[in-house]
Amino acid sequence: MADPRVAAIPVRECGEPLVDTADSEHLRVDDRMADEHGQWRLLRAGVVERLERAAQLLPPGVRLLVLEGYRSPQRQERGFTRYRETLRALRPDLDEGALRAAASRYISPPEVAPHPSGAAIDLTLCDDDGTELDLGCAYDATPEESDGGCFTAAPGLPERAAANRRLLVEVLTEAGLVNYPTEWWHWSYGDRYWALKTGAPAALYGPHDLTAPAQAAAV
Ligand SMILES: C[C@@H](N)C(=O)N[C@H](C)C(=O)O
Ligand SMILES: [Zn+2]
Repeated sequence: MADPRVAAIPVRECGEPLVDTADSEHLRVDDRMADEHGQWRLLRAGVVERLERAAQLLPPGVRLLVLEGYRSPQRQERGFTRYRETLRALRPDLDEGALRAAASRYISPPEVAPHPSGAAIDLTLCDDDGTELDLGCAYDATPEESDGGCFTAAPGLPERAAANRRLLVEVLTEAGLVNYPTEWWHWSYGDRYWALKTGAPAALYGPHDLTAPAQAAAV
């Protein structure tokens, strides 16, 4: 996400609303990333449509579990700064540019981050009871914590976890989302990274600050 080609993609905001994933009969929503205003459940309507399509491609008894959609710009900034400073302590040899690039393997620099646009979704698979399937490492484990197991194409996963990842990749790709390859759980549609990967001339969704009164009213 720190690749200058991502920041170079223009955004042509299409004005599509943010909608609540909890209103979808095809999606399950988990509240571990909840914020006080319920904003973590929000996503652009076009992203939800594609997730619903993906959910319907899953075999019976397997569901998509929404973990985090919209993230406020302030939350993104705090998370990025915290992780960058953690890395700085671990890797005093890295200069500012290298630190930014290393941090962006786990969390996007605020100026290009897709979660504040409602374009990105962190999600996993679960069964009908909401019990999570084994995807090979914990959701949101950093590269350091998971020893690289968070990379979507990580080698050496147990067969069950590898099969679950393949299933996740298959249905979400078929539905038109793109994965950020350092995190098996992070997918997006309509953001700059999606445009870079698909060759679209511009991103469709720009950031929203829902703490600003005019935008909060529009949701
Ligand atoms: C922090 C992690 N859950 C995540 O969402 N990372 C991506 C790359 C992001 O911040 O956009
Ligand atoms: Zn994410």
